[in-house]
This record gives sequence, C-alpha cells and structure tokens, in this order.
Amino acid sequence: MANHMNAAKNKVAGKSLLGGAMIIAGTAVGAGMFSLPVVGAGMWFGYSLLMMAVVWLCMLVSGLMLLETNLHFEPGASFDTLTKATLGQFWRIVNGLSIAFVLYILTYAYISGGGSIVNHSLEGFGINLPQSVAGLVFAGVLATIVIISTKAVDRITTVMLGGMIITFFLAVGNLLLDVESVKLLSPDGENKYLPYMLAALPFGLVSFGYHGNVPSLVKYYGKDHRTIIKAIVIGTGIALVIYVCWLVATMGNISRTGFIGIIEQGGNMGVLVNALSGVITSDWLTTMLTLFANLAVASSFLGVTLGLFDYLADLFGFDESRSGRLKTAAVTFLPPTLLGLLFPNGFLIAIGFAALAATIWAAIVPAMMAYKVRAMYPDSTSYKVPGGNAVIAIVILFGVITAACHLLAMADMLPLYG
Ligand SMILES: N[C@@H](Cc1ccccc1)C(=O)O
Repeated sequence: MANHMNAAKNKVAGKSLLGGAMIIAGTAVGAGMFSLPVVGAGMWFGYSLLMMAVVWLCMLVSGLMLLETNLHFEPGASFDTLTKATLGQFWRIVNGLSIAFVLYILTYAYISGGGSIVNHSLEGFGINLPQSVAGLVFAGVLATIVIISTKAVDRITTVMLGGMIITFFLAVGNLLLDVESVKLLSPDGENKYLPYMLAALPFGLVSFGYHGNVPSLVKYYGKDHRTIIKAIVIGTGIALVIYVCWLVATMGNISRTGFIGIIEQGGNMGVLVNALSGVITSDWLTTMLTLFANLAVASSFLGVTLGLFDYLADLFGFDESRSGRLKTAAVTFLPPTLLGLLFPNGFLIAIGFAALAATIWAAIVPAMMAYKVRAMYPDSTSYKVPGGNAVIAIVILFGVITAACHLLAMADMLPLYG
C-alpha cells in the first residue's frame, strides 16, 4: 500500500480523508472475509454479528494504540523502529518474525483461494484444470505485476478496488434481496451455537487486520492525528459493513446444514462461491459474484505481496536492478507457490495460522507499546487512546484469548461444526 502513499504524496495540499479510509478498508477486506461464513456456520448469524462487533472494536482500538505510539516518533518510523525504541530487541525480533510470517502465510492462502476461485471461473467456460495448476497461473500472473513495478501494482489495484465495489453491490445487493429471514433467524441443524464461537474467533481477528498501514498513514498525513483517527474508524467501519452484508447474503441464502457440505469439501473460496451460485438463478449475478471474489483475492494478493517484496528486498539487501528484483521475487513468491502446488486446499488452515501470528503484532504488541510510551513520556500532550490501563489490558487479553483459541482448535480441543 506504500504505493498509494507515494502517488498521493505528490499532491501538495488537501490529502483526502477518503484516500486513507480506502487504504485501510482495502487492506482489511480480503481473503479473511471468505472464511467468515464458513467458520461462522456453527454459531450462525446472531453470534457472528456479536463476535464481529467485539473484534472490530478491539482491532480498532489496537490500531489507535499503534497510532498513539507512532506519534511519538518521526513520520516514516516503521514497526521495526517503534518496537526497538519501546520494547527492546527481543520484542523487535518477535514482532518482525510475526509480520513476515503473516505476509508469507497469507500469500499462500491467497494462492490457494485464488486457485480455487480461478478454477471455479474456468469451469464456467468448460475448462477443467487441476486446482494446483490454477493456483500457479493465478500466482504467476499477479507476481509478474509485482515484479514489473510498484507503480504497476498501484494502477492495477486502483482499478480492482473500483471493480470490487461495483461487483460487490451488484452481486450482494441482489443476494440481499433474496435473503430468507427464516434461514437467518431460525437456523436448522443441531441446537448448539455459542461454543462454536471459540474456534471462529481467530478468523474474525484476521479479517480486521490492517495494522501494517498505520505507520504508512502517519508518514502520509504527518502528525495530523485527527484525520488519521477518522481514516481508521471509517476504513474499519466500511469493512464491518461489508462483512455484515456478506454474512446476511451468505447465511440468508445457504442453510446452516447446507454449510456442512461446504466444510466437508475444505471450505475453500471456490466451494463457497459455487454453493452461492447454486442458489442464484441469474447467470449474470453469478458472474458478478465470481468476479468480485476474483478481484478481492487478487487485490489482496498484490497488496500483501508488495509489502512482503519490499520487506525481503530490504532484509536481504537486494537492489532495484532487474536481477535484484528477480532475486527478491524468487524469495517472495517461490516458497508460497510451491506450498500452493503441494497443498492446494490449505486456505482455511493458512488463514488460521495468519491469525495466530497477527495476534502478536496487531493486538498484543500495540497495546504493550502504548503502555510503554505512556511511561516514557508521562507529560506528553499528544494523542492518547482513552480508557487507561483497563483498555490496554482488554486488548492484550483479546489477543491472548484469540491465540489460545487457535492453538486449542489445532489440538482438536474446541468444538468444530460440520
Ligand atoms: N485482513 C486481511 C488480512 C490481513 C491481516 C493482517 C494484516 C494485513 C492483512 C484479509 O482478510 O485478507
């Protein structure tokens, strides 16, 4: 997303609030969204809404805490500088590793989800590919764009974001008209709901991940904290609205027991979109929905891999020359693409592990840093997240509980629906 920043930096005045909000919303809305109805099927609609509201609030506050810390440093200071100066070498390394891990595993998740959705799209044309090959095609085309230049990514993601908004409202708008309130409010299947929330919590957290963009916003807007706060609130608010529409559209059209089949087939993006296409009678709307899914996962792939690309170039000291970029591309794209060829259907598992690592740098570390900067600058008049230590403790607890849920789910110790 740094690309958007550079393009925007050249505008002398009037940096728009909307631009910042779109950057946040664009990062947040991605593959995580496609996991929400599948992992939420057990607890169903009401509890899903409750969980999303709580997660949104916690992730919003943790982002604001990151902003609070960032404002004590020069605009342009990144996660690395912030953690080193506030928490020291140990947390700097833990934090850096968790960021790199999230970016890598998300790249794999996007290749898996992208392969699945490209496959679903090609079937519409009567072309049948093995899913791993579809993943390879998906990764190959998008990786080429990243290798060409940041500017190419910027242009293409802007077009994609526009396309996403149009196709989302065309497809989901019509799905919303078809919603059967009986399905939403009186779900079928077994009479057990709330316990399934535990295993779903990490997926909620990851779908509200955007925190890598907070330092970029400070670089972009300077220390104008009011505008940055608004951009974060509006951007995450847009994501929340999109997720709620998405839950209504999916759970209002596919029955709760209908999700069991989706889960049995691995719960990948193509399977979910396929099930939705089954209930939409119009071919045209099915095309819109498929197009939206393709654009959502492709734009997230570009955003995340560009971040990973720049991070690895810096880490390994590869330069901007053609051979330098190719080397960086090799370390960025080969490991996740190989994984995508070997395990084409690990979408949900990968998103879960991304959540585990994201609990560290998107929840726990921001809260710890806010605690530390308040001790380091007790007389500071700069922006402070309200609520004192209680709110810091809540955010840390939220991160720890979510991480614990993921680990317990992995150990088969949490109830799983389906
Ligand atoms: N929120 C993104 C994933 C993400 C997590 C953490 C940081 C950045 C992005 C998605 O759902 O696809």
